[in-house]
Amino acid sequence: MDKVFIEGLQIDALIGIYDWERRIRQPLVFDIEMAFDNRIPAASDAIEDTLNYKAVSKRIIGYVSETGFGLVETLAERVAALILEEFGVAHVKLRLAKPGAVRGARSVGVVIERSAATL
Ligand SMILES: Nc1nc2c(c(=O)[nH]1)N=C([C@H](O)[C@@H](O)CO)CN2
Repeated sequence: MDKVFIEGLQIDALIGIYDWERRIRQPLVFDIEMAFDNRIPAASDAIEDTLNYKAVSKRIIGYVSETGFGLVETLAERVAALILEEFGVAHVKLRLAKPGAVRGARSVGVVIERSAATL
C-alpha cells in the first residue's frame, strides 16, 4: 500500500507525569505514515483527491496544543485515532518522540501502529 508521511512535526505541548512538567511546555516530535492509494490523486492531479498532509498536520498541531496528558502513550493513541477517524485512513504508524526527556538520551518515546478496522 502507498503511504503519505509527515516527518519531524514538532509541537510544543503540556505533557509529563512530574509536577515540574505540568508547569511548562515541552517539544514533541511526530513521525507519521498513513496508508493511502496515491494513484487516484496522481491520475487527477487534484489536491482534493489527496490525503492532504498539510491539512492533517494543521489538525494535529491544533489538537496536541490543546492537550495535557501525562503519558506519551495516551497522546500517541489519541492522535492515531484522530487520523483514522477524521481523515478516513485505514492504517497509521505513528512515532512520538520526547527529545531531551532523559539525560543522556537524544530522544525517548513510543511507536504505535493502528488500523481503522480494529478501532
Ligand atoms: N513509557 C513512558 N515512560 C515515561 C513517560 C511516558 O510518558 N511514557 N514519561 C515520563 C516522564 O514524564 C518523563 O518524560 C520526564 O522526564 C517518564 N517515563
